[in-house]
Amino acid sequence: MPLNVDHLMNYRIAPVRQTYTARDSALYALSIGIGQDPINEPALKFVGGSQAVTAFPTLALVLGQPGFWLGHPDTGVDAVRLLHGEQSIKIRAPLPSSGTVIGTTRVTGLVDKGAGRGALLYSEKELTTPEGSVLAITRSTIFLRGDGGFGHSTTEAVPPPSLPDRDPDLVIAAETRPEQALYYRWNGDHNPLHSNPETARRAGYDRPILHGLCTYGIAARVLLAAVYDWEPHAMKSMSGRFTAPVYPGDHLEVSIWLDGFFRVTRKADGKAVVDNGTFA
Ligand SMILES: CCCCCCC[C@@H](O)CC(=O)SCCNC(=O)CCNC(=O)[C@H](O)C(C)(C)COP(=O)(O)OP(=O)(O)OC[C@H]1O[C@@H](n2cnc3c(N)ncnc32)[C@H](O)[C@@H]1OP(=O)(O)O
Repeated sequence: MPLNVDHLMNYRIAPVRQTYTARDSALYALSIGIGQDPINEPALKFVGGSQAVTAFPTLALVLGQPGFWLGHPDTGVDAVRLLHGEQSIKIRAPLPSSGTVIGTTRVTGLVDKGAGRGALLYSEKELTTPEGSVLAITRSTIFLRGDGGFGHSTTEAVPPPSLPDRDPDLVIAAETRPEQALYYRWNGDHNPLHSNPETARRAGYDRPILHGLCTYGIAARVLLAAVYDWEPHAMKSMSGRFTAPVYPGDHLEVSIWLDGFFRVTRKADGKAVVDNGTFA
């Protein structure tokens, strides 16, 4: 059945009130590889290694999340074939390492790429304190591979920013671990694509693939170390497009242009897995 555009555009995603602890903050930091590099003193603050836990700046991506709501049958979406396409985050205020937040997510647009080509679903989450102060705005694009051809886009596709036409200033290696998706999912994204071999096969992969937001967090970790000397409040925004699946265990490289751009490639085949990345 073709997607029902009005139904999806008005889909009610209940606001999520979440009380989180320093343990949740440390789990997020561990799940994006803090501690994987040779023990690095300034990074230990994100896991409470020798002091109180400090929230890693992109933690806002996983707080107040509505879970895998597109997996609900009444969305009409082919949930097995959807992929995370793009992500941005704008940090408005430092996140404490524990507290209560409210995430309010809404669908902001749908783009039909045509039958057999897929569709894009844009959504936005506003993360606030219970009193209403905005902590972060996060925007996602979901690539709905199985749902093109409904014939009615509500908006135009937004082209991603171009990377500079010169060699990067830095290229930094970053590994993923074979079990990375199995613990990343405990941040709240239980999409079986990342843990269930049968779902992965039905989606077209020979084994589970890594969460896009895990690769994104790994890139954020590399940027925070290389550009911001681990200063948690220095990075204010980040965006990127997921251009190829990452398999847990893949070795990655993050190319950085110091005027605010990055790309993540897989070492084995040189393929870009996060492209058109920006940070500030
Ligand atoms: C906070 C919210 C959380 C939500 C979480 C969602 C649940 C999660 O658990 C799911 C995941 O984490 S999935 C894992 C992460 N994502 C991926 O691995 C996707 C990797 N990307 C791909 O495989 C391909 O780019 C693919 C398949 C996406 C596209 O490849 P192709 O079909 O070959 O595309 P291509 O021919 O290159 O381009 C066709 C048109 O599509 C546009 N486009 C391409 N990649 C895009 C992308 N990633 N996002 C948005 N648009 C994209 C191209 O610009 C092109 O557009 P046009 O037709 O206008 O020229």
